Amino acid sequence: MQNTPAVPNTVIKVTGELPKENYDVVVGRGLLNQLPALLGERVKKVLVIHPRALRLTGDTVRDDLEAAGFTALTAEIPDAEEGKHIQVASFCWEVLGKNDFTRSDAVVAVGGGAVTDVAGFVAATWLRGVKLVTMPTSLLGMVDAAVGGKNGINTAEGKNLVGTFHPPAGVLVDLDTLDTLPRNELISGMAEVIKCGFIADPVILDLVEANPEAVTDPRSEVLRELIERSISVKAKVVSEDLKETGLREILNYGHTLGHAIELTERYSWRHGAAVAVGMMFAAELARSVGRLSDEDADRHRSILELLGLPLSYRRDRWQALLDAMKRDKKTRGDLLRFVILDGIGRPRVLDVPDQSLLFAAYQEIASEA
Ligand SMILES: NC(=O)c1ccc[n+]([C@@H]2O[C@H](COP(=O)([O-])OP(=O)(O)OC[C@H]3O[C@@H](n4cnc5c(N)ncnc54)[C@H](O)[C@@H]3O)[C@@H](O)[C@H]2O)c1
Ligand SMILES: O=C(O)C(=O)C[C@@H](O)[C@H](O)[C@H](O)COP(=O)(O)O
Ligand SMILES: [Zn+2]
Repeated sequence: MQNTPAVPNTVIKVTGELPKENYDVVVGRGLLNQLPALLGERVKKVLVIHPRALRLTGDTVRDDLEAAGFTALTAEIPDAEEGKHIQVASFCWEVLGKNDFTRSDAVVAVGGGAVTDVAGFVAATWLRGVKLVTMPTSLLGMVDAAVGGKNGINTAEGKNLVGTFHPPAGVLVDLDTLDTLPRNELISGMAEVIKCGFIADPVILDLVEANPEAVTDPRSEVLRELIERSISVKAKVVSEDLKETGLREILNYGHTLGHAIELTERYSWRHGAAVAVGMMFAAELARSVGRLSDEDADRHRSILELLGLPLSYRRDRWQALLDAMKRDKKTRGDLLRFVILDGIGRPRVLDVPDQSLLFAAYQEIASEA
């Protein structure tokens, strides 16, 4: 019998001005054995932060690190958005403190975007910054959250209102972990993939439209290509603008309204689902100011619908959404700012001083309660 040749790993580079801003995103299968080398010889202790739902995976990572000679501990945190809380960060700081973690030790984040966000924040703030390696286990974490160094926690006033930029030393995207990811989470991750298609890589949109079934099959080659293309979009943007002084804002396509929906729904909506509605809104806004053609605006509806992502949100929640959007990080003073498209692959930021424009665009996507 012939052996099937192993598919080689793909390495996508993120670069920056400082040495610590240069790192690799490795995409492949069975990557755990790469972790010790990535941490390097100076690191003695490692805290593996993982959600409750991934206890076994967290323990495996810890055991492997122990076997490789590190002192490794786990910190199990609440699942999903509940983990992005100051009390969770505080719990992790306590574990680091009680175990005498120094500046030459490290944090490894194993989980979805919620975990990489809070663990990234912990790594950025402990002793003002220790080494971080991210090991995303959700599609959304792989294509977006684990790459780029943005981290954050939520406050009562809104999503991601506290956080820093702290690039990881490396990202290990082990595609095997997708085998256990629930389908609705895979579809949520697809919203960020689609976002990358709209803002920078139209081939992504073509691939999704041509292979609607394959994109939610964790073992498909199409999904792997979509993952690599999306990471490449993100890597290129953050390599040019780590701290979001300009270009990086395009990664926020669909997020101004999306984050407001998440807050209004008390985080019962998946991030990608909320971003999908946010992209529908951004497309209507762009259409209404004469920037986006009907064809490109309508493509938002057709492609998101193909994946079963939501396209609308409650009409009666407009005021709550507007209040939440005022706290978006792109807002300057009283001026709300939205990422819109001039065409597919041509994002720009639109200043919207006139709230009636927003209201009118919202009417196009609003549903009855
Ligand atoms: N920092 C960034 O650049 C950035 C980018 C995009 C999104 N985000 C943030 O990421 C979060 C969303 O990430 P997410 O969609 O991964 O959600 P998540 O982290 O909440 O994970 C979704 C669910 O899937 C579970 N899960 C994860 N991997 C699994 C696996 N392999 N098998 C079984 N279950 C698994 C999790 O435990 C959780 O219940 C949001 O908080 C969002 O704000 C951050
Ligand atoms: O990496 C970025 O920059 C992004 O905007 C990616 C988004 O997908 C992500 O959800 C991010 O967390 C949003 O950041 P925020 O600054 O709007 O909170
Ligand atoms: Zn996002």
